[in-house]
Amino acid sequence: MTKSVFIDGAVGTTGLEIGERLAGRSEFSLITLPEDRRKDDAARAEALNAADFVILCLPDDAAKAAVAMIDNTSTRVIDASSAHRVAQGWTYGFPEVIGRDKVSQAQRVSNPGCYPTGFIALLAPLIRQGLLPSDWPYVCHAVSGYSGGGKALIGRFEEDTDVAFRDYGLALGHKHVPEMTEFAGLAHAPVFAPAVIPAHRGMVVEVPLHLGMMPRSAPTDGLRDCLADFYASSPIVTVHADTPDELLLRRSMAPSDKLDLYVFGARDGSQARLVAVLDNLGKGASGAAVQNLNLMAGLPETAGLVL
Ligand SMILES: NC(=O)C1=CN([C@@H]2O[C@H](COP(=O)(O)OP(=O)(O)OC[C@H]3O[C@@H](n4cnc5c(N)ncnc54)[C@H](OP(=O)(O)O)[C@@H]3O)[C@@H](O)[C@H]2O)C=CC1
Ligand SMILES: CC(=O)N[C@@H](CCC(=O)OP(=O)(O)O)C(=O)O
Repeated sequence: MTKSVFIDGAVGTTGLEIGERLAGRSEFSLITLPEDRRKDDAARAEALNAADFVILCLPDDAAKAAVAMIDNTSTRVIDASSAHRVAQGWTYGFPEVIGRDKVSQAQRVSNPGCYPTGFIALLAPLIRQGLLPSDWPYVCHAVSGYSGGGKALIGRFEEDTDVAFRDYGLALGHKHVPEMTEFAGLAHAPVFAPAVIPAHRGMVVEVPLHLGMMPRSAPTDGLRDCLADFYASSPIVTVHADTPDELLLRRSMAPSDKLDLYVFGARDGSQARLVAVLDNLGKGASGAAVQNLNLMAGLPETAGLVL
């Protein structure tokens, strides 16, 4: 039976890409609001309560307000914002790490942040298997395309084309740190150093490791093998056996819902670099939302994804 879906924030950066992935899918019918009513609370409340599935593509405050408008017990929610990532009663929508069954059965699913998707994908399996310590002071460097900041950051980068690199999050305490800590299974919050480059989409998330200084760790081949085993059944996550000399993000990157993981290591085993490459708007946002929607609707998880 066709399920109805309401994307609240449908004309924003994430909402538009979810709409593209759902276009032409006969399993779903979209509830849409006209431009002059898309921020009208009465119209939104009606759509939020009429839909089988709601996907929130809104700023955090608006996402919280939208959830409060749902007054029935049947509407199921996927929230792309960071409002509910570590909240009670919400399932973290990272099926490969949390479990497909948990996502399939959940009433309230919070999509992971784009950076945490790379960070957690790299660390959670290794820490669970005891190949890396949970109580290590981890660091995460990352660069993102400017669409990661939604319409506001897209506007800024398109207006000021002279910006070559934007370091930010310099006050520390980025909003992604709580979910990175919790779902990677860390005892301490990582130092998170994000940056933006003048490309529309795409991101590289990196965890450098002083393996030789850790109380316990595995050789880099062991880390790679563990990740390869963990994601062996995933049609979305690829653990690369090769170690290329460079990883490039291109301004012309096409939408992708894939997540590519690499493990690089020093010959003497003293240091390693774990690297995730993804599309912030793909597995980092819209692709993940559609994957979660598929699972919640009992459909193949990759239906409609760009792989
Ligand atoms: N961009 C990305 O790569 C990622 C984004 N996210 C998260 O997804 C959410 C959406 O982000 P993104 O699409 O980038 O943001 P955008 O700013 O591009 O889009 C947000 C949309 O929400 C609309 N909106 C704001 N307030 C309301 C309201 N009260 N009622 C109805 N609509 C409203 C905006 O309207 P208007 O058009 O008028 O401004 C806009 O269309 C955010 O929480 C973001 O943090 C998560 C992962 C990655
Ligand atoms: C480049 C850029 O600005 N990125 C955003 C994160 C994008 C994302 O993952 O969205 P959530 O806010 O829903 O977590 C930031 O750092 O705030």
